[in-house]
Parts: sequence; structure tokens; C-alpha cells
Amino acid sequence: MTLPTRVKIIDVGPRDGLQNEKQPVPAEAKIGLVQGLQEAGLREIEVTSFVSPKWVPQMADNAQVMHGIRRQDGVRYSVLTPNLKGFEAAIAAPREEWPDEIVVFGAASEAFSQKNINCSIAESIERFAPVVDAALARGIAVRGAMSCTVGCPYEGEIAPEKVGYLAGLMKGIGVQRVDVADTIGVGTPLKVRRAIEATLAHYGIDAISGHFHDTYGQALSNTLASLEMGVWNFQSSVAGLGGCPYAKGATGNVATEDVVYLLHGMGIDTGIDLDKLIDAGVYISEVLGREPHSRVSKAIRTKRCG
Ligand SMILES: CC(C)(COP(=O)([O-])OP(=O)([O-])OC[C@H]1O[C@@H](n2cnc3c(N)ncnc32)[C@H](O)[C@@H]1OP(=O)([O-])[O-])[C@@H](O)C(=O)NCCC(=O)NCCSC(=O)C[C@@](C)(O)CC(=O)[O-]
Repeated sequence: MTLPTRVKIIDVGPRDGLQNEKQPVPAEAKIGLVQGLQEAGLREIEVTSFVSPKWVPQMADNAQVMHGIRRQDGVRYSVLTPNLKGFEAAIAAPREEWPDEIVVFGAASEAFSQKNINCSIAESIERFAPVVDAALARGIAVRGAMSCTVGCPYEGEIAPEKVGYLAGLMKGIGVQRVDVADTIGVGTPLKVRRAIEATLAHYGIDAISGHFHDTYGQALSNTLASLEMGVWNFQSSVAGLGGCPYAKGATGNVATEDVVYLLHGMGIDTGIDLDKLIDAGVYISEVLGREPHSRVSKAIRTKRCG
């Protein structure tokens, strides 16, 4: 078994992490979070989503946030765009405020697709196709998020064949890389491996990222299981922020701090400064009025206090 020697982490905290917050989070705080993450060495950050503000009010300040971030060379900034309306809104600003990558988001579960984006899987692909074309024509990269690749809050366990089917549809419309997401954090290593194997029928290992929520405390195990398959792109949220508005009871993504500690402990390079990352997590947690949901953050902050 050869493990990757380096891993790329996409911090999805500003988007996935904050989208479900009930309290208002000022755009300035979201901008400050992006700043803290890039200063900590993150090279990919999912900043916001251009979705309906009626569906996800917390992301209504998308344009303001994209306008406010201070871009750093070498950092890729991505946003979610579920349809052409969202894509057009994402590129309504001057070129320098465009996202580097857009994310279309589908689900391996029909029920989740309906609840999350109000259409069937097949309809979602029809909607995404012109978005993908429009993005690629403008030199904007395209990622596809695949939700519920292990389990669904409405349908229960999801068969790997459904994941393979969705991955094939994504590939068919030109999506360049995909996230295998355990939206509700029910996955365990063998199930996650099967979902990734099904995706490998359509995408190479370099084009697959692992996106694990930590509801049942399995996300680090699932990260390790994916690493052992050669996956080297992962998504996580600083301070373990998050939860999907259409996945009741699901907690946040695995904390970036915990993933970085795991990887560094295995001698795998991430380019991330763990201390600065912890500070970014503390910053946003103070805005939200709670402690970071990261065991590593807690342990290191306790040690800092002597
Ligand atoms: C997809 C829609 C828009 C369909 O929603 P719909 O109601 O079917 O859309 P519609 O086309 O019928 O339009 C209805 C209204 O929404 C407006 N609208 C339409 N599109 C947009 C847009 N892009 N931006 C702003 N406004 C929009 C449109 O203009 C219209 O406005 P009205 O005439 O009523 O005033 C809706 O279902 C939606 O916004 N869903 C968002 C769901 C979401 O953001 N979920 C969380 C992200 S997914 C996730 O977290 C999972 C992930 C990625 O992290 C991976 C994982 O862990 O699984």
C-alpha cells in the first residue's frame, strides 16, 4: 500500500460550514474567515453559493463576499452554482471577482435531489449541462459534488451502482472532477471505498475528492480508507463547521484541523500551518459564539495555555 505523499485540502467552511447557520453571519466575518484560511496555507477554498436566497438565506451575501475577499496568487476560489441563473450571478461581477471553479451539485439519491434542488437526478443533469458549458467556455473549472453517496436521510443506504450512475452522468456533461460526499456522515470505511470504486469507473483517482461529514465520528477513518485507495483531495471545514439544510440531523464536515493533524502525523504534506489554521477556526467560532468542533484544536489550545 503506497500512500500519497501530499494531500490537497479544500476548505468548505465558508460555504458548507456556514450555510446552515441560523444566526446572521456578517459578510465581513466570512471574508475574514477566507483570509484566515489562505494565511494558514489553504490553496482551495469554497467561498459561497449562488443559490436561491429563499432556500438558503445565509448565502444571500454571495456577491458581497466574492467582492470582499482579498485574493492570493495560487489559491483557487470556488462557488456553488445549481443552474444558469446562479452561474450568471457568479460572473455578473468584473472578471477579477469571478470564481476560479464552479460546483454543480447532484445527488445519488432521488429523494435528496428533490429536497435539495427541487428536481430529479436526470433533470439536475439537464440543468447542469449548460452551466458546465458556459463555465468551461470562460476558462472556469468545473467540479461536481455528489451528495448521499453512502446514505440518504430519506432513502437510507445508497447502493454503489447509484453513485456510479451519477458519476457517469457528471462525466457525460463535462464535469472535470467530482466529490464523493457522505452528506449525513453515516459512512464507514468499506462503504466509502465502494462509493469511490464506483466513481473510479468514470474518473481517475486524481479527479476524485473525499467529502466526509462527521455525524457518527467516522470521518477520519473514512479519510484514511480513501487515502489507502490513493485519493489525495479532501474537503473539510475549519472548526468542523456545518451541516446541510436538507439533511436533518447531519453535523458538520470533518474538522480541517483534525484532518491536517492526521495527515502530518503520517508524514503527508498539506502545505498548511496547523497553528494558523487553529487560529482561523477560533476566529469564526468566536463570531458564532461557540467552541471549535475539533478535538485537535481543543488539545492544542489547551497545550498553548500551558
Ligand atoms: C436550485 C434551486 C434554485 C431550484 O429551486 P426552484 O424553486 O425549483 O427554482 P426555480 O427555477 O423554479 O425558481 C424559483 C425562484 O428561485 C429563483 N432562483 C432560481 N435559481 C436561483 C439562483 N441560482 N440564485 C438565486 N435565485 C434563484 C428564481 O428566480 C425564482 O425566484 P422568484 O421568481 O420566486 O422570486 C433551489 O432548490 C436552491 O437554491 N437550492 C439550494 C440548495 C442548497 O444550496 N443546498 C445546500 C448545498 S448542497 C450541499 O450542501 C451538499 C454538499 C455539496 O455540501 C455535498 C454534501 O455534503 O452532500
